[in-house]
Amino acid sequence: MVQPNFPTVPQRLGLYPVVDSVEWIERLLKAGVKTLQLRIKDKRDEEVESDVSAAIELGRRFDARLFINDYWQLAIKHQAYGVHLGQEDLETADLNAIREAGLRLGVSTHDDMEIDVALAARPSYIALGHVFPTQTKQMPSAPQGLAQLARHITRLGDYPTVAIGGISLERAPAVLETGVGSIAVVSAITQATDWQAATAQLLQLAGAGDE
Ligand SMILES: Cc1ncc(COP(=O)(O)OP(=O)(O)O)c(N)n1
Ligand SMILES: Cc1nc(C(=O)O)sc1CCOP(=O)(O)O
Ligand SMILES: [Mg+2]
Repeated sequence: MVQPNFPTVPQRLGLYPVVDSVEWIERLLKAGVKTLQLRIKDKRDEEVESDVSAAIELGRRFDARLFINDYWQLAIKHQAYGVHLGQEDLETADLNAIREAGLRLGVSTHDDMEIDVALAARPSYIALGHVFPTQTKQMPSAPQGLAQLARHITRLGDYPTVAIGGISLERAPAVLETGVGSIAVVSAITQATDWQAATAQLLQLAGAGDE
């Protein structure tokens, strides 16, 4: 079985909120979240650098696993715990530079072929999406559903995995039953009427990740 060729992450990353501001990062760290991602879209590096570095500093202060989406050069510069990249990003990002800087790497996948591509890069974890319909991001593919997710988890064996896409509090138990090590969520927390209660309940279900 293929092993990561990047610094490893715990096999179970637990609850993994994906948020778009330093304010959310701080709130979630204070709520006990240990794996999280700063996902700011479509801005220039100069526009996001102060937020990226502030989020990384907070992650360090709370001893958390903070991934930066897309902005891998800033993540290296400010020594993030890790970077999350999509399939297209794999074509342009300098993976050797990310590895040599000691950052973990997560890669998005949406079908078997994308899993082949991700495995060739041997990242720290593989994200599997989108499990259910999502309002958060326009997806070119159809939702994979639980059966397909379970098939991917079986294929990937011990490889650290993250499920994403349309995961609500109600759906989380069935997703976790597939054996996936982590559930990444956006709207289940950021659009919740009571985000603190939602976070506490999701943490109860998924855990904060292994040490
Ligand atoms: C945990 C996790 N999984 C998947 C994604 C999606 O990443 P990507 O394909 O790069 O798309 P954008 O998030 O950049 O729109 C993610 N961010 N996190
Ligand atoms: C950012 C993102 N990436 C996805 C993928 O499948 O790669 S799904 C997604 C959005 C997830 O948001 P929500 O939890 O609100 O559905
Ligand atoms: Mg991306």
